[in-house]
Amino acid sequence: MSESTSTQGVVHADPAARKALMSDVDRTPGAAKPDSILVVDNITRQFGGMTAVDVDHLEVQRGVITALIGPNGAGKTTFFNLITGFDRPTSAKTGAAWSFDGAKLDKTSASSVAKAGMVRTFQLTKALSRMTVIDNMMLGAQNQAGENLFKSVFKPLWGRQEKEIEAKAEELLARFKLLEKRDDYAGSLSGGQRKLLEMARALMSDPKMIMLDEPMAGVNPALTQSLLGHIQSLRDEGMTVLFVEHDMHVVRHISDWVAVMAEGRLVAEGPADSVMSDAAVIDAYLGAHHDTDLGDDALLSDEKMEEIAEEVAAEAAEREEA
Ligand SMILES: Nc1ncnc2c1ncn2[C@@H]1O[C@H](COP(=O)(O)OP(=O)(O)OP(=O)(O)O)[C@@H](O)[C@H]1O
Repeated sequence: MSESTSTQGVVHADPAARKALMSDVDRTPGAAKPDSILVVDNITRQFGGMTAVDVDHLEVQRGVITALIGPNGAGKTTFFNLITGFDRPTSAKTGAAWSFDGAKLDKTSASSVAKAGMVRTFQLTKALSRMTVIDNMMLGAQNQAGENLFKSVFKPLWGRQEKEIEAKAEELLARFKLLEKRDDYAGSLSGGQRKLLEMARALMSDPKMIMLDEPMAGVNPALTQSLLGHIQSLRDEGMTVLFVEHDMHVVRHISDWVAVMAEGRLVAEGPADSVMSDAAVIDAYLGAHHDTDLGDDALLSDEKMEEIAEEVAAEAAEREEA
C-alpha cells in the first residue's frame, strides 16, 4: 500500500472524520464533493424508446462508501455498465463524459477503465464456476477485461510474474477465508463464499475504487456480517467503494453516502438517514412496489401509510374487476 493511501486510510477509518467530511456536502442530486474520485456528466442510455439512464451530473467522494440505490429498473446496473465501459451511452457523441481520478474515461475500453483503477465485481458465470478458486483469482490479475477475461485463461502469459501473482492471490484468499478452498471448483462455493471470491478477485488488480453490484444478494445471514466487515475494512484502508444494494438495512449500516436513482435519473443524495426520509425517495420506491422495506418503518408518516393503503386497495379492486 502506498504512503498516501495509508495516510488517507487513517482519516477514512475514523467514522467522525468521515461524517465531518461529508457534513458540508449539499443534500441535492449531483452535489459537488470535497474530493471527487469519479465525476460523471450527461450520460444517457436509451433502449428503443425507453430511457434507462439519464444522469446529468454525479460525483463520488474518494475514500468513503457510497451506496447507489433505487427501485427495480431504476437504471443502476445499466449505469454501472456504462461507466465501466461495458456499454456505450446513447449520449456518447453529445456530451457524455466521465473521469476517474483525473483521467477521462469516456473514450476508453473496459480494460482501460480497470487499468485506471476502477474495478467492478463480476458474478461467477458458468465458465468461471468450472474453474478452481485459485484460477479465478489469477484471472483477476488480468484486469477483468470482459471477453479478454475468458481468452486469457488459455494464454500462458504469466511467465516469471506467475509466482508473485499466485502469492498475492493466496494472500487475498487467506484474508477472505477462502484459502482452504484454493483448489475447489468455484461452482462448489456457497452464495456468500462466491461473493467473497468475486470481491477478492477484483482486488487482484489493486483498484482505487471497487464497484459491487448487490454484494449481499444470495448471502446467508452467517456470512453477511463478514462481508460487511470486509467492505468496511477496504474503505478503512483508503479504498473508495461504490455499491448497488437492495437491502436497506445493509445500506444504512455501512454507507457514508447514498445516491438514489429512479427511472434513470438521480433523484436524491445524502447520508442514509436523511435520504431515506426524503419524500422523492419514498415516492420513487412506493411508486415501484409497495412492500419495499426502507429499513425503518418509522420514516413512513401516517399520512403516507394511509395513502399507500388506499393505493393498494384501489389496485386490489381493479384486479377484482378485471
Ligand atoms: N439490454 C437491454 N435491452 C433493453 N432494455 C434494457 C436492457 N438493459 C436494461 N434494460 C432496461 O433498462 C431499465 C433499467 O434496467 P437496470 O437493470 O439498469 O435497472 P436496475 O436499477 O439495475 O434494476 P434492478 O435493481 O432490478 O437490477 C429497465 O427497464 C430494463 O428493463
